[in-house]
Parts: sequence; structure tokens; C-alpha cells
Amino acid sequence: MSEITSSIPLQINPDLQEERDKASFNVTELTHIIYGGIEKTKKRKRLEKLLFSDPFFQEYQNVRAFGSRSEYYAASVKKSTKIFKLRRQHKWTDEEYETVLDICHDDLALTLHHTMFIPALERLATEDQKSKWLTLAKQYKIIGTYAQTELGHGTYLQGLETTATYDPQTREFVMNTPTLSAMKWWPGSLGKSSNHALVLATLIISGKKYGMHPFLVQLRSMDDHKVLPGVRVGDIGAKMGGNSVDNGYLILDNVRIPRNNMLMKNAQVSPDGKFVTRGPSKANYATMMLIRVQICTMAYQVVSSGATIGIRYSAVRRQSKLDPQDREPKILEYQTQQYKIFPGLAMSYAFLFASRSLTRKYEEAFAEIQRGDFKSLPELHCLSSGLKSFCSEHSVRQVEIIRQSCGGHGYLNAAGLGMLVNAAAPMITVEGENTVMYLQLARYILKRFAGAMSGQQLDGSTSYLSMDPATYVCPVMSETDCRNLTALCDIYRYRSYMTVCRVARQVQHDMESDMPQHVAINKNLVDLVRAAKAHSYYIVVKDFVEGVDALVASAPVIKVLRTLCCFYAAHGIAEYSGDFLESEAVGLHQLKWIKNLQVSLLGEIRPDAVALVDAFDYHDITLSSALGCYDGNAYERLFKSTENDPMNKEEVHPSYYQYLKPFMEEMNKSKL
Ligand SMILES: CCCCCCC/C=C/C(=O)SCCNC(=O)CCNC(=O)[C@H](O)C(C)(C)COP(=O)(O)OP(=O)(O)OC[C@H]1O[C@@H](n2cnc3c(N)ncnc32)[C@H](O)[C@@H]1OP(=O)(O)O
Ligand SMILES: Cc1cc2nc3c(=O)[nH]c(=O)nc-3n(C[C@H](O)[C@H](O)[C@H](O)COP(=O)(O)OP(=O)(O)OC[C@H]3O[C@@H](n4cnc5c(N)ncnc54)[C@H](O)[C@@H]3O)c2cc1C
Repeated sequence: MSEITSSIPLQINPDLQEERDKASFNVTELTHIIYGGIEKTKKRKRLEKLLFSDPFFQEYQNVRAFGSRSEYYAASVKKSTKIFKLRRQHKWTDEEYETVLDICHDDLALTLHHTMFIPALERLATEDQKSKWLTLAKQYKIIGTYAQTELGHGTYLQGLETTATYDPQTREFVMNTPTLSAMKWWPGSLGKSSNHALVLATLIISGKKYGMHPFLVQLRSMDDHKVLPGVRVGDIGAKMGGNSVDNGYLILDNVRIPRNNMLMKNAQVSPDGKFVTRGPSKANYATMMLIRVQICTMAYQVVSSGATIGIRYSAVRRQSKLDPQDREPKILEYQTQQYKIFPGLAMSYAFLFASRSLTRKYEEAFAEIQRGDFKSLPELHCLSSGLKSFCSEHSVRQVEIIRQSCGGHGYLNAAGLGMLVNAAAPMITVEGENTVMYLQLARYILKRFAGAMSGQQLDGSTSYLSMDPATYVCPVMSETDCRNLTALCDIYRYRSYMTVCRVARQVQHDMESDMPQHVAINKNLVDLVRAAKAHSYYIVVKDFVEGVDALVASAPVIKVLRTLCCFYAAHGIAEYSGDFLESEAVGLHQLKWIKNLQVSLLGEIRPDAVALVDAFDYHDITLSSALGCYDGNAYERLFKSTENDPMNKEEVHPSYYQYLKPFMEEMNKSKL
């Protein structure tokens, strides 16, 4: 009788245990660094235990894998409401709640209520409005979403067509969707879940347009959730991923709302129809900036989850031969496998430090903005636009490479990688499509560069644009210099400087040749994006180097992080070698040394690879991957995952009786 069963062994796969035994540093110490201290790690563990002791969270995985779209959405609503109830019951702080969302690692149906509706109320409502609606929202007495994007316009906010026309007679706004392209299209939780929406619309008073402003609109009855008169709302359909969320459409047919439903922190309309603004014109864009900052943290979570799955699996999967005399090696032994996966590992730590630094800058600037001081807004807008684009682009690409590195099994849903890629893919589009956001950064950099050329002393992330390029000498003079993190960082800085300088001069030249500004800009868009990418890469490398330099940790932890940082920087130079050579940030000798270093670092990272992903400390339910489980019993878990597959419910599938059987009978009777 066959010994093969789908039971999961109790012990850790010895191949994985062997990896853990040879780690050069203390994994727990690194975990505490990642989560901001021992207390935070403990708190996260307590929250994990609380959540995952409920069997629903296990069952949810099955619905996610095998349920219909509607079942998945329903389970996700259940999950959202469970979490909301737990939040109230345990009086979780915002930070604790964020931790719970990180643990869940999945788009929840009602996610937008917390990620955008509440932050938008906090940023755009007056104190009086907050005491009413923010309180209701925080107590879940209303559920809302952020409805900005329309069928015709997502990027170009000045093109939004939804109107909010003030009627001074009744002191109401008339909310209207005048055309097909004006209908709201995409907002999360809009289709079926929300009873309120923050609708971003063009304000019109006495026939004059006053730009985009936020209006609180009730969509559904608070008694039976039926759609209110004048409102048409629904789900926009299945997507590549994120199907637990009811992204929706919304049509408003001259729906009237009271004057006070316009959120008036940044601009007011008086009862007699006078318009007054306070603060900069882009103050109403504040919520988007917050989410852009958060997307950098999400990118870290995405790539570190992918790296965990890829590295653990590569340590238990054995295939082919290296030494003909030896047994089949772990695929992690192959240099090419390391070359596919370790960039994702290094990127995880790079994005951890970069997102941490960006979040800190955001919090400082936000505190200033709250006090009415907007001076850091342009810098923060551009930094967050660039890093949101850079981190999302690189993490999504890297996780797809990791998925491919897991061979056939990487293609199974049970591997968790396909879902990770598909769920993460929208990071590239949401909160400002990446190219458009890079161009926002490029516009800022060009202005700062022009300032530097005219003798201005620059500060902040672009201060290096005041450098004198004539003083640059590549700081890598020998092969050993390649390990100098400051030297590598200088190379990135100079590459960025030269990329910016080149496109700035080209735009200037084109304009001096009588080209209208918009034509000159469009002629150079590709190079402008290149400049924004080069700047963002420099910032990420700088944040990584400075983050590791500032760490108070044991020597082995510092050593392994310095190795990763060195690999991250060297890998980037090797990958984009054309750009680095073209800008003369490195010469051919230096490039050769750096490429040698890049490859030799693979072997140095190899013994610590499993420990470095263990330090992320993801719970198995969070990872949701048969390949990446902590115990490394990948084959057993893959086989186990087939038990829940509805395809395996009956020995003979109903389609046999319906189609295959009659077909076989017909074929057997046929004389041909
Ligand atoms: C998998 C993760 C899922 C998570 C959940 C995600 C849920 C998703 C939600 C959403 O997607 S909500 C919708 C998000 N939509 C956008 O992000 C729209 C993107 N478009 C824009 O932000 C803007 O239209 C634009 C591209 C920035 C252009 O703005 P505008 O049309 O007003 O342009 P200009 O008049 O040219 O002004 C540019 C001027 O304004 C400055 N600026 C722009 N944005 C900001 C800001 N947020 N803060 C401060 N300043 C800003 C910009 O720097 C320019 O300044 P100057 O050069 O003129 O000085
Ligand atoms: C999963 C998901 C969830 C979302 N959730 C919400 C939500 O909750 N609320 C909400 O309001 N919206 C939401 N959105 C919408 C999202 O914010 C927009 O899709 C996004 O801002 C991009 O805008 P767009 O779709 O108009 O892209 P487009 O602007 O049409 O982009 C198409 C192409 O045109 C290019 N392009 C456009 N303008 C320029 C330019 N000026 N210069 C150079 N190239 C340009 C872009 O680079 C891109 O290649 C969501 C979208 C998705 C996919």
C-alpha cells in the first residue's frame, strides 16, 4: 500500500533547518530592528495570535483560492467586519490597526474606509465637520470611500467632469454626472459596500468653475442599504487581482446635498455663495500623498514576502546535479538562482530603510502643515511621487522574477506568488500612474537644477544638484574600494546629477531653438523619466547606506546588512551599466570590478539567505504559500492544498456525464 499521504510532518524540513543552523547573526535581533523594537514585535505576535486563533482566518484562505468572486467578496466583508469589531472591542490604536492590516496582507472589501475615507476626512474637513463625520466614520456608523477617478479621467484631475453646483437659494450643492465619461469609475468599496462617498468634483458657483473639491454624499439608505434616489452605483467587474474589493462606478443625477457637506478645511463656500481658499491650491491633494508614502511600505512588504517564499523554497527544492558524485543540490546552490532571488532580498532591506525614512519625513512635514506651514509640501510631494513609483515598479518586477524562479510550482495559486504579483500590480497605477508621478518629480528636479545654476543654495533631497561636476573623480580606485558604501552612493549621486544635467540642457536648448515649452518637454519626456528614476535610485541607496550606518546593533547584524547594502548598490550599477558609463560615473575598469563584486557577493549572502528572510517573521497564514511555509514542508503542503479543490470533490466530474461520456460513445460507434 502507498505510503503517500497529505499529512504535514511535525518537524522542520532538515534542509531548511540546516540553513538556520548556519546563520551568522541572531535572527530575533534583526526582527526587532525590522519591527522597531522588542515591544513592537511582541505586540505584533499578540495580535497575530488573537487573529489566527479564529478558524475563520484559515477558512478564508480556501474561499480566496477556490471561491467564486461573490463568495470571495462576501468572505472579505466578513473579515473586514470581524476586524472592525475587534478593533472596537480591544480599542486598538491606529498603529495596532495598521499592524493587523499588515498581518492580514490582503485587500479587504472595506479597506478604503480606513485607508482613504478616514484620512481624507482628517485632512480635508473642518473641526466641526470632523466632530460629526469623523466620529461617525471611526465608530463605523457610516462606511465610506474616496471617489475621485472617473471613466474619462484619473490622472488629469483638472479634467474631472463631475460637478458640484452651488444653489444659494436652498444652500445646497447639486451633484451631477453630466456625461458617460464623468461617471466615477474605480473607487474601492464603492460598488456594494459603502453607504457614503467622498466625491471629488468641480465646484461651480454662479457659472464659474473653482477647481476640484471634496463633497460628502450619502449613497445608500442607512436602514436597508438600498441605493438612494438619483444615485446609480455598482461593481465594475472582475480584475486581474484584488477581487475581494468591489471597485465601483457611480452616477449622480442632480443629487442635492447640504452646503455643509463640502469639506471646507482648505476652501469654503459661504451661505451666500462666496468662495474663499486657505493654504496652497493643492491642499486638497493631501490624501493622495499619504497613500503614496504608504505604497513604499507596501512595496517593502510585497518584495519581502516574495523573497521569503522564493528563498525558503529554493532551500528545500533539489534538482539536477552540480557535483556528479554528490546528491542533487538545493536549487539555492546554483549561482543563477541566487542571481534571480537575492536582488529581491536586498531590495527588501533597501525599501525597508527608504520607506522608513520617507515616512519620517512625511510625519515631520505633516506636523508642519497642520500648523499652517506648507514650505516642505513641494519637496515632499515630489519625493513621495518618485519613491512611490520606484518602489512599486521595482518590487512588482522583482516578485515576478521570483515567481519564475520557483519553476512550475511558482505558477500554482497555492505558491502564493501569482496572487502576490497580481495584488501588487495596481501599486503601479493607483495614486498616480508611475510615469506621471516620475514626471512630477522630474518637473521639480528641473526647477531645482535651474535654481542651482543661478547660484541658489539648495537643501533637501536635491541639494546635490549644486555640486560642481568638475570636481568628481570616481571614488572607486581599486577592487577593494567597491565595498565602500559611501563610494557606491557617490557613484549613484553623480549618475543622477549627470542624467538631470543632460536633460535640463536639452530642454533648455530646445526652448532656445524657439520650440514652445510643451513641445520641448514632450520631446524629452523619456529622458525626464530617466532623470527621475536616477534620482529615486540615488535616494534609495542613500537611505539604505545611512540607515545601516545609523543602526545600533551587534557586529554580525551590521555586517550582514552592509553586505546586502553593498550588493544592492553593486547590482543596480551592473544592471543599468549603460547609464552609469554614459554619465561617466564609472569607467570600464570600475564597472568590471563592480560586476565581479556583484557576483561574488551572491556567495557571501548565500549562507544567511534563509535567516535574512526568517527575520521578516511572516506568519504562515499571512504568507499563504505552500512553498514558503516556515517548516519547509513544501511538497506535503502542495499535496494537502489539493484536498480543498472543488475539482477533486467527486471521483467523476459531472462534465463526464454531460459531455465526455456521450462523446466517447459516439466516437466508439463511429466507423471512421
Ligand atoms: C495595491 C495597493 C492598493 C492601495 C489602495 C489604493 C486605493 C487607490 C486610490 C486611488 O487611486 S485614489 C485616486 C488617485 N489619483 C491620483 O493620484 C491622480 C494623479 N494625478 C494628480 O495627482 C494630478 O493631477 C497631477 C498629475 C499631480 C497634476 O496635477 P494638476 O493637474 O493639478 O497639475 P498642475 O496644475 O500642472 O499642477 C502641478 C503643480 O501642483 C503640484 N502638486 C501636484 N500634486 C501635489 C500634491 N499632492 N501636493 C503638493 N503639490 C502638488 C506640482 O508639484 C506642481 O507644482 P508647480 O510645479 O506648479 O510648482
Ligand atoms: C485597483 C485600483 C484601485 C483604485 N482605487 C481607486 C480609488 O479608491 N479611488 C479613486 O478615485 N481611484 C481609484 N483608482 C484609479 C486610479 O487612481 C487611476 O487609475 C490612476 O490614477 C491612473 O489614472 P488613469 O487610469 O486615468 O490612467 P491614464 O492617465 O489613462 O494612464 C494611461 C497611460 O497614459 C499615460 N499618461 C497619462 N497622462 C500622462 C501625462 N501627463 N504624461 C505622460 N503620460 C501620461 C500614463 O503614463 C499611462 O501610460 C484605482 C485604480 C485601480 C487600478
